[in-house]
Amino acid sequence: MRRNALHNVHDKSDLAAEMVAAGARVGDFWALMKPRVMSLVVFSGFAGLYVAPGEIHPLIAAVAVLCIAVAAGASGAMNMWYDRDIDGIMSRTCGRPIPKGYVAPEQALAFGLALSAFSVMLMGLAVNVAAAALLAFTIFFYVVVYTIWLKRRTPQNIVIGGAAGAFPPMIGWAAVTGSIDWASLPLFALIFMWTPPHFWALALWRNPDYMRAGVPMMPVVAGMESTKKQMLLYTVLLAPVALAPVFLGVAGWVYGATAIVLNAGFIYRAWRVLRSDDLVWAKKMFGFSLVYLFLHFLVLMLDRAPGLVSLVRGTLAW
Ligand code: HEM
Ligand SMILES: CC(C)=CCC/C(C)=C/CC/C(C)=C/COP(=O)(O)OP(=O)(O)O
Repeated sequence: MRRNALHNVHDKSDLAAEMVAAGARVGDFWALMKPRVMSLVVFSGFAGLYVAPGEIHPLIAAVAVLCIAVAAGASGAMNMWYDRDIDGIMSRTCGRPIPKGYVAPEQALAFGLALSAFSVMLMGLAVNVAAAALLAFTIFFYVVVYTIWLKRRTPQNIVIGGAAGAFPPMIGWAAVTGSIDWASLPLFALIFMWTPPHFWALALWRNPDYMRAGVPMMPVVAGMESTKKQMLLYTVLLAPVALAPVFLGVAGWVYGATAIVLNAGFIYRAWRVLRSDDLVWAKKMFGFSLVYLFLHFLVLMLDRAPGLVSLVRGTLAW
């Protein structure tokens, strides 16, 4: 469709055709960066930065967040480079730029490597070495450990690989403190425990895709019933993890009350997923997982006005 449009324009004006082509290419490279996933990754990274103790100039904070965004996009592009064969088989992913032939695999790889180098170097030079090191490790974990090593080998792929998605709040935190702090572990743990129910909810209704592509996701290997039970288990275990920031003094009662409501909602949906054969509950669970994580980090920040005070103090001290 898009290529036809392009062709028509080409007949009328070469310049217009080139502009459309350039726009299409920017759009293709943007799609390689998995922008919607990136938005929540960046938000969680910003939350880590916001609640961390200490001061950071808003400009440096913005650079740190930009680096997290670019690195997340870069690793998404490299994930799509490596997975181009299975992406072409699955209905959810066959419209991506590489299987469609809009971007050559080696272009996607070069794009991912270049953006990775850029984001890590900028983080190291403008923010600090600890944040840069953790950023580099996160890219490595997503691309090499999850995508290349685990994804096609074990149904525990996302349980272990989920660590990659859990690092961004620690990176944001490190951007402020200059060190990789134990105090930021509760934020890591929240995403780490959230990932299995988040992903398996999607995998339940996308099971035919994963079967066709031969990817050993949990529903493919262990079956729907076992996956649903494991989702409920992770969701129940997630609740105390989500409340840990309150007990550790990182968050206050507003966060605590919100976490109780959100976790009750998440457990309720996991229960409905288990008790129903209708995959609509898995879809609801997946949608709720996104709201769940977004609201946890949003309320964590709202509950921590001192973070705002630090930002202002940082500005004045600059
Ligand atoms: C290894 C861990 C993870 C796996 C395997 C995973 C898997 C997935 C998959 C397969 C999708 C569907 C994407 C699509 O259709 O394009 C998805 C969607 C999504 N994921 Fe995850 N995810 C993981 C971690 C995360 C993390 C850490 C975040 C953010 C903090 C996140 C945020 C999102 C968002 C926002 C969407 C919705 C995207 C859309 O609307 O298309 N995911 N996830
Ligand atoms: C800062 C930084 C580097 C952050 C990285 C964050 C991160 C690891 C997010 C995980 C995102 C994700 C969609 C994983 C699924 O890959 P998949 O291959 O299973 O999904 P797909 O089939 O949609 O490609």
